[in-house]
Amino acid sequence: MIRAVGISVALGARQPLRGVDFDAEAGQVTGIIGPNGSGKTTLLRVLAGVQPPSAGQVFLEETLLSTLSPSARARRLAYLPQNGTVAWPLRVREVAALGRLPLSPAPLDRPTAEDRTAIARALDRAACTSLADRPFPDLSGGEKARALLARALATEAPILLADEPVAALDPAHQVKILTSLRAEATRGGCVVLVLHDLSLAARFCDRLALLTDGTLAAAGPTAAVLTAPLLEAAFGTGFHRDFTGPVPVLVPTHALPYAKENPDAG
Ligand SMILES: Nc1ncnc2c1ncn2[C@@H]1O[C@H](COP(=O)(O)OP(=O)(O)OP(=O)(O)O)[C@@H](O)[C@H]1O
Repeated sequence: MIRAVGISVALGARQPLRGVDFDAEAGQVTGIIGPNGSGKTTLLRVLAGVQPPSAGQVFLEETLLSTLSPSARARRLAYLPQNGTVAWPLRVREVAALGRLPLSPAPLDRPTAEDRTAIARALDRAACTSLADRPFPDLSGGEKARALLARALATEAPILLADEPVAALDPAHQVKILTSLRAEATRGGCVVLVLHDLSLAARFCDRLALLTDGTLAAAGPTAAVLTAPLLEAAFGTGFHRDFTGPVPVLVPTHALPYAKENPDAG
């Protein structure tokens, strides 16, 4: 549904992505994982059309993303950036309503019946219904993250690109929100998530792309990417890996001697 071919990005003297291919299908949750600075956010920004690549192309089905107008693009994909914010002192329900702007002329002042339904549904799916009348600036970090997810979900775009959507959430809300995003995929959505928590990636993603140093180290079904050799090489740490219990467990154990930026290692 969304496909990127040969993506490179140059930012000043740095090249955060070099020749990366990526694709994600409808009906699946696709995770992007990798160490800090490996290019995950940059790739998501390219997929969202907010970071032009210096080489390569992004396609939505057969349409070149760069040929779509911003509003056409916004109807096709919703993008939830990392550390997003809202400039005005809106209530959470109004923040969610902003997600309707690509589809509706005045979703805050004159919401249509369709807007109301989509906003209520998005608030529920982002676990925000009880926050709906709270002013956004008053919320905690995790509550703000959920409100911004509600805004993205309210678009009801077929593709959702979310950068670390659960990083600020408590464990119960992490599971709740990722279950909700899985349900988006089950309903036919194409969900792409940047995740740091590999246990959650193992549990909720169908496929993964593993980035290291701006290149694609591996891509494929989740279990095929979360192997000890690939993870050790990418992250420079050992992992305790148990996929036999009720939920997969994948936690770092100890930095490996050859790990970069590990001055204490032999
Ligand atoms: N505007 C910029 N100018 C120069 N370098 C940049 C810019 N934005 C990002 N970079 C660099 O590009 C590289 C990739 O950054 P990116 O944010 O994509 O990494 P990431 O994998 O999402 O990292 P993290 O896990 O820390 O969020 C980093 O080395 C970063 O310093």
